[in-house]
Amino acid sequence: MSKLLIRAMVLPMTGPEVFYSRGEIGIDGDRIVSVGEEGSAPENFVPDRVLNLPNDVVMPGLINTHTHAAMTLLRSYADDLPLMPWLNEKVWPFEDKMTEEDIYWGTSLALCEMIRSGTTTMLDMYASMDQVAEAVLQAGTRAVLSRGLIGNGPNGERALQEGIDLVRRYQGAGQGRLKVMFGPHAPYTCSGEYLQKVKAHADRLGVGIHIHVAETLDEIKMIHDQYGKTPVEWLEELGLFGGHVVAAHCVHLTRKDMDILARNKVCVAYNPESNMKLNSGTAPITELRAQGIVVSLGTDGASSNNNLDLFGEMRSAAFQQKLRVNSTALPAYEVLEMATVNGAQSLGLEDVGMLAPGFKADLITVDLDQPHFYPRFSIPAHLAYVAHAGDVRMMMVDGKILMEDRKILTLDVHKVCQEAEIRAKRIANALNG
Ligand SMILES: CSC[C@H]1O[C@@H](n2cnc3c(O)ncnc32)[C@H](O)[C@@H]1O
Ligand SMILES: [Zn+2]
Repeated sequence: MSKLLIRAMVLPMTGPEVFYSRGEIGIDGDRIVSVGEEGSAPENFVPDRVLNLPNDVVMPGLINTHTHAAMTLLRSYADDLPLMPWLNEKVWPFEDKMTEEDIYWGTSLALCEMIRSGTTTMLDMYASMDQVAEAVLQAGTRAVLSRGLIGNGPNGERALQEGIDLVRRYQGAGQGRLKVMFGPHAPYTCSGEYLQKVKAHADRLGVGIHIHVAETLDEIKMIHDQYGKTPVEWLEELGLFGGHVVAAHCVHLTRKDMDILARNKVCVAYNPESNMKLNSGTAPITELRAQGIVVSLGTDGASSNNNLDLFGEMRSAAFQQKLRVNSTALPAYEVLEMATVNGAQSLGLEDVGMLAPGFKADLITVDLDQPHFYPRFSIPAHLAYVAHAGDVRMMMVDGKILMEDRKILTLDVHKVCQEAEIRAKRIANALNG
């Protein structure tokens, strides 16, 4: 096991006051052994390699808690529509033509983009999740994988069985880098009976649930017309919330819904850019946080965003809440927490999301020696409001360097881009002639 010492500015995300302007991090194998000012590593720590990056800031890798990675193949294919026509007229016909291999390459493209933009962990929901798992294992990142489940007829049963098999095959795979959850798509695509069946399997296998909730006013109306309740009330009545749940979106909530989410410790994945682009609405994030609900960040898929850059998402999240509430809402450090510490908590990952001794070495360095980072009044504000994907210089997951000097070491980026281009165009041509 190799030992590495990184000398840089350090933002460990262990508290708003903690920042080392001349800091260092000691890494032994897959774990962090020391974090502090230069010279703070234990005397008996003899590194095999020292990385001197005095103009970079080291911080925890970013955590994307709601995405559909393979949807990179639909990037800029289906724009300028609201959710339901977007899904029914464009996305689902395209996805019906995607093969397992397409999903592998679409996910690999997403992973290239994620590595370049500092995302070390994702929570994904899609089909053919074995392919997604293999792409993640190859890329070297961390992921929580959920088989997307649409609960209509035999397809729903088949998908559920795939979800069960996914747990058996991949829970803990890649030395613990992979974790599995179930992904019932939404209360409007799954019957109550089906959702209860999924929940029973999740409980039996000891895994969580990842679901879209209260995303649009159309959804609120559909669920009200069918069940006479809000989506959150309906899911609580079904018993879906009595365990580990990540609810994506939660845009349209009543006060009672927020109480239900808080009481059941449901974690909320906030997706501001997707919600803006699909004109879904603005989630009440400051109210949710005031209730003690863990709120993390997601990009959603690349078709409703149209990128997977969590730096951009932090900026949009903070600015959207400032516009909705007032300019003091969601300050820089809090939005950084949403993309790191809260992301880890929401995915049940106890030893990532911060830089501290004993934690996994999942980290990135951001190159601050660029015009847009001067003057350096506030490093947290620079990271939350200024930084973007291309500023990430280095990434490490589980102590292994996946990108160095902006070069991805685990994937052939050129090949991935070519495959994605050919496969996406094949499907679009088949649909549109
Ligand atoms: C059954 S796999 C997941 C499924 O979800 C679709 N999807 C992508 N983005 C959204 C969104 O914002 N709301 C609802 N559904 C979404 C994706 O296309 C897959 O079919
Ligand atoms: Zn989604």
